[in-house]
Amino acid sequence: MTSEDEGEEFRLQANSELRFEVESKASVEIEMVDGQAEMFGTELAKNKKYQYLSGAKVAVFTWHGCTIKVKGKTEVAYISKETPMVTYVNTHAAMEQMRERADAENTRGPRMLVVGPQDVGKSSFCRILVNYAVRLGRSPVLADIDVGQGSLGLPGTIGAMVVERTADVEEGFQQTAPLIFHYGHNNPNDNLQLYNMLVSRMAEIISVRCEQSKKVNSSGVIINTAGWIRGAGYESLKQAAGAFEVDVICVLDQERLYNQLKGDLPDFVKIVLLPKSGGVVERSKAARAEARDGRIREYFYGLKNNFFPHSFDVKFNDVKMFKVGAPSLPESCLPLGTKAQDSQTKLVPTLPTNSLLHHVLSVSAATAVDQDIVETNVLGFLVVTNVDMDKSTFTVLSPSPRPLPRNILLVTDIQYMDIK
Ligand SMILES: Nc1ncnc2c1ncn2[C@@H]1O[C@H](COP(=O)(O)OP(=O)(O)OP(=O)(O)O)[C@@H](O)[C@H]1O
Repeated sequence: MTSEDEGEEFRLQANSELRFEVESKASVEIEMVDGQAEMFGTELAKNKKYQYLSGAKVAVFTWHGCTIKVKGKTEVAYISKETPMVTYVNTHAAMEQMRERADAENTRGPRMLVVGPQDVGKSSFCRILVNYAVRLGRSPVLADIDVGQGSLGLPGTIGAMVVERTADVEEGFQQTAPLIFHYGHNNPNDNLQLYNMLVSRMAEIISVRCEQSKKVNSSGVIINTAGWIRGAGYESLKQAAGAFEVDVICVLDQERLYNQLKGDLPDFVKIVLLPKSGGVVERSKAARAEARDGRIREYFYGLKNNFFPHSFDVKFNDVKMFKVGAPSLPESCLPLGTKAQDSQTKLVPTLPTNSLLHHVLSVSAATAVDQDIVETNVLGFLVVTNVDMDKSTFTVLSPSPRPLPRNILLVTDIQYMDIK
């Protein structure tokens, strides 16, 4: 543990990593006072102070050696010489070769799916690869189909964006106009048919985006997935690999999954098994729920409380509210010609009631109800903080002032209590 006032200096040799966790309700400041270092692929600036808040788990890696000053309460802070960074940079180099070939032949760059169990560092690995690509002047697409965390939108969504700048050392990738789809649950299994449909839709839109820009096309796509790898989870990974027409699948830390994919996927898909970093911290169910809450809070308030959300009333009559997916009925009760599956992706009009309280709502980009709302992207999110049935209004927390940008709202299962 470090003393808060003086701080502690860590001298790192080449190819080593400083790992630390910030104590609950504390913050930690780091400064690179000498040498060169990077955090998940983003270079640290010398003598710049970076701040990390409660619960953050961080790794500062150096290829050439550095000195890092750490101030504040860390739960653990240690230097490790055992890291998989050489393997990761080799993966990046192989992708870069594929990009060069794509440039020369005017074809598509590499499309990589990153898979593995929970807590093996999939998101961190994707961030490293995307950062390394951007540092070479590339503009790759980062897609996240993990509805449990929703790192590009909110939990309950899948998202993608073209990355033009390396991730901010403290706050991650800057999100300018990400493409976000509403799914509504934090587990793909809750509505697998809808989940697979949205993944395919996103892959289609990314392909169109790639066709519009030679640079994005040759830079390729990196897709982060959920740690759900058995049964239906495994099937949905294969489905995603097909939808994105991936060339490479990186399996982090699971030989069984690696062998299974090798047996099941066509030969032109290269499957690579990579080690996980010993620094990746396992998260309990409670910690995951907390991370989900933290992500929603960050959307409205910013990581450092630097956003100021608005609160206002919305009349029931001014919006059209829907849920995606109806409870399935036995086939014998369905009209002739309909399949039970169809109900899973059906848009169901919903009347506002008290049960909306604390639910996250997605604001659809659709402008009319006759559009394909289920497969239309969303513009942003609201949280219902009060429902007044007498006045037929509900109060929302919104990132922007009234009026709402659109009036078609989609209800999610995800709840957030706005306690300041
Ligand atoms: N080398 C490392 N040293 C210390 N902490 C790390 C390291 N790599 C990753 N972490 C931390 O470990 C946590 C889990 O990592 P990450 O989110 O990348 O895993 P994941 O496999 O994507 O998780 P999930 O199962 O939720 O998809 C994160 O808080 C991340 O910051």
